[in-house]
Amino acid sequence: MTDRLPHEKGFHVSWDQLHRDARALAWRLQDEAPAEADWKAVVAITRGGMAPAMIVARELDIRAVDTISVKSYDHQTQGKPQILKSPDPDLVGDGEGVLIVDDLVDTGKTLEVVRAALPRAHVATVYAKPQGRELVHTFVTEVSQDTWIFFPWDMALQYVEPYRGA
Ligand SMILES: O=P(O)(O)OC[C@H]1O[C@H](OP(=O)(O)OP(=O)(O)O)[C@H](O)[C@@H]1O
Ligand SMILES: Nc1nc2[nH]cnc2c(=O)[nH]1
Ligand SMILES: [Mg+2]
Repeated sequence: MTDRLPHEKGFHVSWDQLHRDARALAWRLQDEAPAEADWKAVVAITRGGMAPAMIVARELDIRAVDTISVKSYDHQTQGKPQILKSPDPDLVGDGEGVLIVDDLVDTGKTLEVVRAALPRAHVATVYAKPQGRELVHTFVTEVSQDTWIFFPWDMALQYVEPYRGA
């Protein structure tokens, strides 16, 4: 099953903005670390969670970083989420003390699958849309449901015509 989603607005994120927002996420997470210990590992939801997870892991000095690969979109068309690769079970267990990081939550379908696999993990995203917000423990910026977020790894600088064209 696939849906064509209506996205009226675009929210364009530069590398600089992503870096600032992922750092802000790390600082927020610092106050939410497990009481008895620091986070034991970060699990990035690939691919979009990898850059934010690296920045968070660096800020919080977490050296154990693994990935869970979930594919649910082909450009802006959503399909059924599938786990293509799981993290090391010896490292992550049931998710206790583990920090899951993704770039954003939209419908929440990706996080439903990930949370079912690691039910005790803490889930953090940089951006959140209202439909999936309840599946995230910590996020930085909320954007409206009809907004498509464009990340720097999907964009390139390109020429634009002057306002007063020839
Ligand atoms: O809340 P949802 O509606 O499930 O959408 C959110 C997910 O969609 C995007 O990943 P995508 O499946 O496009 O793969 P990618 O990270 O490899 O780009 C994004 O990085 C999130 O992981
Ligand atoms: N890049 C990007 N991927 C998504 N996957 C689900 N929603 C979004 C979005 O707004 N932007
Ligand atoms: Mg993703």
